[in-house]
Amino acid sequence: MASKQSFHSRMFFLCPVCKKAPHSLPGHLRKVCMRNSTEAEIQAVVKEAKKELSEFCHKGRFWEFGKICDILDSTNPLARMIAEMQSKGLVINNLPSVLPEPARSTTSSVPQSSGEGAESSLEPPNESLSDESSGEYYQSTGGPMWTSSVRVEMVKKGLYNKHSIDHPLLAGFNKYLYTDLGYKNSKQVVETVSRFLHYMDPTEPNLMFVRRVEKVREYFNILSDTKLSKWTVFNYSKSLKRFMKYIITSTDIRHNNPALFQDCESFMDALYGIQSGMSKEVSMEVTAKKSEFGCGKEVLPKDCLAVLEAAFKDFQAVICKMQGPGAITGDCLTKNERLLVLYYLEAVIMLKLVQRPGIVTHMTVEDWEGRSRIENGVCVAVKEHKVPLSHEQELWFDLYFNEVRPVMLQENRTGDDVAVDSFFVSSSGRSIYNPSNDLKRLHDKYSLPSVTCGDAQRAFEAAAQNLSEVERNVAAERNYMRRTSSDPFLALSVLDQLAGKTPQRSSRASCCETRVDEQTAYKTLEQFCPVTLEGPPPKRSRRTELCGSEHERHCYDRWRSEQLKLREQHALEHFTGQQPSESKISRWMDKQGWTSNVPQAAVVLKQWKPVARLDLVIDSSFVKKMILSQRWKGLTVRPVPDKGDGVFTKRPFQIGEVVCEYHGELVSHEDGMAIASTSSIRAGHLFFYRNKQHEAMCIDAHEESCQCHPMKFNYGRLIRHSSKRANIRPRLYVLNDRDIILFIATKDISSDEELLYDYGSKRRSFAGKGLELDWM
Ligand SMILES: C[S@@+](CC[C@H](N)C(=O)[O-])C[C@H]1O[C@@H](n2cnc3c(N)ncnc32)[C@H](O)[C@@H]1O
Repeated sequence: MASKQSFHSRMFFLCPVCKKAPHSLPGHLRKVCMRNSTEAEIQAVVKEAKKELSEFCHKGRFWEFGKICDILDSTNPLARMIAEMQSKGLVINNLPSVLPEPARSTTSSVPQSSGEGAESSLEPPNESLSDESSGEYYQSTGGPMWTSSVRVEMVKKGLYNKHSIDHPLLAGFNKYLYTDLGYKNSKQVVETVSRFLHYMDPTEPNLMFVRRVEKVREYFNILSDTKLSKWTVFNYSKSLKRFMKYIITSTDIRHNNPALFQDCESFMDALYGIQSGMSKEVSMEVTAKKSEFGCGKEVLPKDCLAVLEAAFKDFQAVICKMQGPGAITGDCLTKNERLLVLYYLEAVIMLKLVQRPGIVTHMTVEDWEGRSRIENGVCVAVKEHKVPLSHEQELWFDLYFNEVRPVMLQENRTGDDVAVDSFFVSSSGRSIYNPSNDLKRLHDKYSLPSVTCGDAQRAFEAAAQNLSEVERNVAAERNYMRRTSSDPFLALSVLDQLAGKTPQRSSRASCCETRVDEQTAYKTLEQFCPVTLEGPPPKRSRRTELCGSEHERHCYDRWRSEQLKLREQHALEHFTGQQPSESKISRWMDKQGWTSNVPQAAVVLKQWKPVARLDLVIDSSFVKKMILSQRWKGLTVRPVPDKGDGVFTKRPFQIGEVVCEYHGELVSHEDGMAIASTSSIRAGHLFFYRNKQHEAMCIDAHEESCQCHPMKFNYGRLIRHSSKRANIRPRLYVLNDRDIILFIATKDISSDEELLYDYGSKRRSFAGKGLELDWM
């Protein structure tokens, strides 16, 4: 009987590693799932499991009816339901590694969008893949390998949890990937981002991480230390980059929150820095893997161009047919001739210009028509990437566009997924999902060993090792980092050189060095010597080596100014919630141990803003300190004629700033009512509210000063009511399991203004129902 009772009263925490609920989690972890771990690591996991169970008990049993309907209406309800249940903390046993295919809708296989804010399906439509596309945008490894040892590590390091992918931020991202960009594996990318966001803020997905670059670095450092492959970690960073692109280009953030928008843009730069740190390790790993499995072939740049050379005669013959007197139109070509033109041009992009397949899939008619004339040819801007084409190549592309493409589009007999906006169109008039397949077909046609886009990139990267660092960076920037090159032809000439087209290396090199502009020089410096909070700037010799002597000074100044910004940002992150004084900022600066490039306290103060997200207020160490010490600044008490005392400001407060706390002794609602009934004066100093568990509670501040801070003045208890002129409002937070009512400025408040808040029309928040508050 006793054991039965203890069974019922026992808390069955979930083991995050094996997903079982053992009788004793610590014992289980020690003996089974984490037997090689330290006690501290085990305790950390137990703590997390307790938190998770409490969260589950609190929220896991509630489901929105609307959400269930959305899930059931989605293209793949089973996968969506599983994802949702898992995000709520439920465990699905015997989950097959491949889910059964969803039954196809008889009405439509196209994801429906039902107006603003509607979620698109989180699953790709279950279309059978034609041989023209596999739908993969990038070379996916099929997601991280969640072996049990990797999972243990991920759990230990707090990297395992994720937010629900139905959160609007993530659902919007998924819609962007899946619907706008056509990524078939959008869900995997979204889940990766969801894990990242959870690490940055377990409470809910948000964008505050863009202001916490150091924490982001920490995340990637910790991730790199796990058993995940470098390639997987790099893919995580790519997913994050896609997420940032979505935020920057496809949300209203630019208008709704310009400051955050700017921070997002700056964050992109930091992310490039983080990625560049990884890319070397990734390519080393890939090379190592190739030789490890004995399947590696060393591909040289000339091998990449072999297929273009082999196909050139045939290709040129088709091109000739469409030109000059007696030229034929595209519809008079054979299907194979049209395909040859298409495949050849795709190969030009991927193997000659060493661009990723994404350029082929994303290049639009608008991009083509908006191409700009530059010296030696034209430049097509595909998003932020510049694709340089010689005059001859432009002619080929133009013939394809005017003669071949329209015939391809007509081949789409069903009218489904017509690729009207895409520049490259498959033979059945649809978007091209996987240009790598086309590349393979071209190689097969000419009986050549297949060279992939990745092979080409690695081949050029390996060949680039013999170039000067400046040239190498120009080529890398153009090809591996996918960033806008200031001089696309310069990059191309470096690639030509790598492919053995331009043997006079030295003259070419010096030409490169003199033509690299300031921006490129700085980006190079930043890639190799990322701006950090602590470190000194790169030494002059290193700067000269990376940026050239003419740019080293400019790059030095810019590096320092970026570091200064980073430090200012760091300081601002520290002083969230309530505005610090200049001397306080100075003192904090002194403690950082920065000997040079130290931000001025006055400049930081000028930039100070309350945190954009109110729920983060309580995370601010500064606010925590104020709550503990009750040393609220900038306030005074004065009598208001005929109304008793009121609280006035001695300095301006900004909207969103924490002003002070309604501080007192926490008592039950019943006790509060009892105190209120003893005197109306006492009733005036009680704050009734509902806690996070929806229980009615009361803060009793009828004593002038509290027991915990007998010498401190309690401003909160003296703030008067006004519904019309209220300039602050109370908000409930929880700090160390204690309810805290903070007053937050709801507008900018000038100095010498009275603080007022709305006690609440139902008077619940002030003195309970039914009390006579005739002045209200
Ligand atoms: C929190 S105290 C405010 C400080 C109060 N004036 C004092 O001197 O102690 C709340 C009490 O102040 C009075 N009070 C609050 N707001 C008021 C207002 N707008 N006009 C007049 N009296 C007000 C009511 O008596 C109420 O019970």
